[in-house]
Amino acid sequence: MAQLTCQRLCVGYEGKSVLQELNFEVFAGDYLCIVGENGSGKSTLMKTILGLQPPISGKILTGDGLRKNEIGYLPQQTVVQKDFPAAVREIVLSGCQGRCGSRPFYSKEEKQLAAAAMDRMQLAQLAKRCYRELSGGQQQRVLLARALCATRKMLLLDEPVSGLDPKATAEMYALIEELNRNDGITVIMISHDITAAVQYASHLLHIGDTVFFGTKAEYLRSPQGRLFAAEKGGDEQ
Ligand SMILES: Nc1ncnc2c1ncn2[C@@H]1O[C@H](COP(=O)(O)OP(=O)(O)OP(=O)(O)O)[C@@H](O)[C@H]1O
Repeated sequence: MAQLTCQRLCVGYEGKSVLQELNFEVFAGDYLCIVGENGSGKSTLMKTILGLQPPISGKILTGDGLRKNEIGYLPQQTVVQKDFPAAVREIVLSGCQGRCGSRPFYSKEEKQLAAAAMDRMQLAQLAKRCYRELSGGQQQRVLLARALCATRKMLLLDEPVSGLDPKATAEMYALIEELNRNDGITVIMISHDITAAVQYASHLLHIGDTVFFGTKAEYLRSPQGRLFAAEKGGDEQ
C-alpha cells in the first residue's frame, strides 16, 4: 500500500488551477524528485500535499501507517528566513510543534529528539549559535534537523541545496541519501538539478507542458528524460 497517493489532483490558488490531473503514488523508502521549470507549480503541489492549502479538486490519500501530521518539511528558503534571529536549538525544537498540540512547552522526549536530530546533522557544536550567523550549508542542515523532529517516515524538501556551494551541496545530498537508505525515510524533493535528481532519485515527477511520473529508468526513456540526456551530452562536448 502506498504512503501517499494523489488522484486526479488539481492544485492552485483561489479556484485558479496551476496544475491539473496529477496521478502518482509514493511508497515507503521511495526517493521522488519533482522537477520542472520555474513557476510550474512544484511548491504549490508540495504545500497542498502538506495540507497548508486545500486542493482545488482531486484527492490526496495517506496510507501504510503514515499520518498527515507525520511528514517533515523543509520549506524553500527566503531572504527573511535566512536572517532569523533565533538559536539553532530553538529552530530545531520547533520541528516538534506538530507533536505538542496545544501544550505550550517541549517535553523531555521532544528535547531528546531535537538533540538527536542535531547530532545526526552534525550540529551539536552549533546548538547555541544564532541561526542567521551560520553559513548557508549549516542553515540548511538546521532546517533538515527541524524537519526530522517531525517524522521518522517521510520528508518533503523544497530545493534543499538552493544557493549552496558545491561542497555544501554534496554534503546535503549525502545526508539526505543516508536518511533515505539507512533510515528508510521516504524523500520527496523539489530540485532544479536534474543531474542530481537522476543520480539519487528512485522516481521522478516532471512537471511542465506535459507531466511525467515514473521510475528513474522510465524517465530516462521518456521524451522529457531524453531531452535532458541530449542536453547533458551537449554540455559535456
Ligand atoms: N500565494 C500565491 N497566490 C497566487 N498565486 C501564486 C501564489 N504562490 C505562487 N503562485 C503562482 O502559482 C504558480 C506556481 O508557483 P510555484 O511557486 O508553485 O512554482 P514552482 O514550480 O515551485 O516555482 P520555482 O521553481 O520558481 O520555485 C506561479 O504562477 C505563481 O505565480
